[in-house]
Amino acid sequence: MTGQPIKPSQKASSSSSSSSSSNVRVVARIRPLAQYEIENGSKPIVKSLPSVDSLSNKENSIPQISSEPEVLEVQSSEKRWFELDAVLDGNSSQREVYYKSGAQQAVTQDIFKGFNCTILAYGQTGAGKTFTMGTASGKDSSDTDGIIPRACADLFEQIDTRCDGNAQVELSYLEIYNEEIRDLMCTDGSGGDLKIRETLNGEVYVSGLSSRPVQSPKEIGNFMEEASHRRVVASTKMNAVSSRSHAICVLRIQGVLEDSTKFSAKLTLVDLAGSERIKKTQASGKRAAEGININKGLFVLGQVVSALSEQRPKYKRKPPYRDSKLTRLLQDSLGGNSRTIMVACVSPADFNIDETINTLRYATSARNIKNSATRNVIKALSPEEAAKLQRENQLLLTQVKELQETIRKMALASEATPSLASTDTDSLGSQEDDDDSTGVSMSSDDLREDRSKQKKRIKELEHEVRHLKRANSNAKVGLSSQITESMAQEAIELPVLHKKVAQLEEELASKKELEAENEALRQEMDDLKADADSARLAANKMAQIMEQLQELKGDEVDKKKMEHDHIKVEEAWVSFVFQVLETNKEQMKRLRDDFTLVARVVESPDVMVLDKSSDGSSGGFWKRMRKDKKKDSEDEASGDEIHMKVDPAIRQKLVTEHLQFFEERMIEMESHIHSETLSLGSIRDSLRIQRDKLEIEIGESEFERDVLNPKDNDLLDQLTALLIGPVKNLGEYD
Ligand SMILES: Nc1ncnc2c1ncn2[C@@H]1O[C@H](COP(=O)(O)OP(=O)(O)OP(=O)(O)O)[C@@H](O)[C@H]1O
Repeated sequence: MTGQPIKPSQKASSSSSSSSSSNVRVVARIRPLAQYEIENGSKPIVKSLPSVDSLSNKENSIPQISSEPEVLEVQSSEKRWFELDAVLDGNSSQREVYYKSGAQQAVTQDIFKGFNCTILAYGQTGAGKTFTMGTASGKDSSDTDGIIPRACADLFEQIDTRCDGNAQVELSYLEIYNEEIRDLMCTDGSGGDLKIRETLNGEVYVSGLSSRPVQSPKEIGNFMEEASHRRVVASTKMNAVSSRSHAICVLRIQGVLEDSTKFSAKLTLVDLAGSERIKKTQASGKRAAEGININKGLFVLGQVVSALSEQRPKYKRKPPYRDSKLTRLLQDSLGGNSRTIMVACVSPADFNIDETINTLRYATSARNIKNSATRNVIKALSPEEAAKLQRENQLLLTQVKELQETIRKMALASEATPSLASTDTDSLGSQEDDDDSTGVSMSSDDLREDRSKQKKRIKELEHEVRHLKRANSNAKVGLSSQITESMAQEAIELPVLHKKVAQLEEELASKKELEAENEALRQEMDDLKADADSARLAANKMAQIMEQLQELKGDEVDKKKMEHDHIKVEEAWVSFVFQVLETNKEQMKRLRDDFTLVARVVESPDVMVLDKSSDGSSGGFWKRMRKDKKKDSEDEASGDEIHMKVDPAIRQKLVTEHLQFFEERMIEMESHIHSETLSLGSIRDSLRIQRDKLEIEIGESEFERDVLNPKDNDLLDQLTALLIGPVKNLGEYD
């Protein structure tokens, strides 16, 4: 893959729309072995193969940008080579990196030609990105200064020599932490979760991001040092001070060159958080979550790079800029209106070979990305052009005034409106119990918060309008004294004004949206109040219904009690029948005794023993025996027994007949008693079940009757609380 050195800069033109297409310049920086790599016995396997150009660069002379690509060699199981615009190894100084990366040229030349420039460091965690970019320390420059302090120093030096101090620089500084944009320049803690917006002409910007005019590198250094304390850093196994966020520092520069050429440009300096393997960094909990978000942003960045670098038309696809905040903010730098330098930082250690190869793959792909940077310069103006610009300027001024008036009116209206939150809470408070006001007061808090946000935003907008007015009046003052200067000044102000107006319009639109939301909330509040009234009515109606229910329940209790009494009577009857059955059983016992007697007779065929004390239950047998005695035998009586001589055949017949008679009766009675007992048992069981059930029902009904006592307000209160809030449009209950 052949690298594309930075193209020679174009000549200044009189138009602000001239553009130049250039590839992203990609250089690699190999840092020395880190302590942890030495300790784990890592070997250096990444090195640069110096170009002829770089060998010819003499020591201590100004490092030159190589006109030929340079090669980086990775020596693992097999050798691999990567061709880049420059390769800097562990011996390269910070100064060399600044020059050979192309950063020095971008700052000292491209910016003053009106090109937007981006310099970003990319690579795995601990690979040396922060070391390479550096922070503007604000202290005297030293050998260890990275790209940012060097760029700031060169920028102001150039402004001094080339613009005679006639230039303005504005600084803004943000970080993307866990997919949230935070303003690092904001001191009052309100710069969190900023939103990305787009102007009508497609420029991406961060709404509400603060910016400060700066006059010197020292001032930038001070601001950045202060801001860097707000940046999230933490210690991991691979870097003691690891950046946990992507930091983006933007310097907006506009000025007039000695030849009256006006230029404006944006210098974006990016220190990305490093890609990391959670296993290697041994991050857990919050650190691991950060790592995942960092990797996610970088993954999308890789996708964007790969989509932009695709050469084969068949495989070309839309870069997924919108998939992460990082790529959305770097949209201009990758494939857009910017000259971009990417420093791919890598470790030399075999321990990190996978990450190094990954970084270098992206780096070589990124070299194919073509940006189309537009120059923002105006060199000389014809009287017609000047008049046109003045007219545009006038138009913008009118727009600004109109916006200012709208904002003023909105501010007045918002102050004139009584505090919605307090009014509504009061009015509800007078009607509602404590319980039911909870949902309503939550809405009030939201409203109060919205209101204060709105007021804050109005103040910001007023501030911006004042700033615009000041800028325009300065332009006017210049017009009367020095026409050329002023026209050029206006030319510079014009794009800025355009942008500001677009931003203001957008802010206004979002403010109107807020007003609409506010109105919707007010409406919701009214609905809630209506619901509360309906619920109260419903609760009263419920009380009446419950009173009626209570009466009904009373009747029910009486009825069930009667039923209960009836069952008790039935149970008593069943007990009585049981007693009768017991008697029957006793009779059965006696019959059995008789049976035993007969059995004895059968055993002694000559003598019949009759028990006179017997109660006559076997009377039939007696009679038969007497009759047979008179007819066939003589009798003898002795004591309680009567001894008879009976013909054995007759005797046998009699005995058999009576035995049969006994048996039949016994079987009959036994089955009768058995079935009676069974049916009575089941009647008794079912009665018992019914009684138990009734007792429970009576208990419940009595309880309900007691609970429904209208004097007891607890249940009513609970019902009212439940009904108020969720009930919508219940209607009237009269
Ligand atoms: N070229 C270099 N020469 C000497 N030391 C270096 C070099 N590059 C990096 N270091 C040192 O290596 C360590 C890690 O570097 P640095 O913090 O810049 O890594 P990083 O890529 O920004 O990591 P992270 O993504 O975790 O923030 C630091 O102690 C730094 O001083």
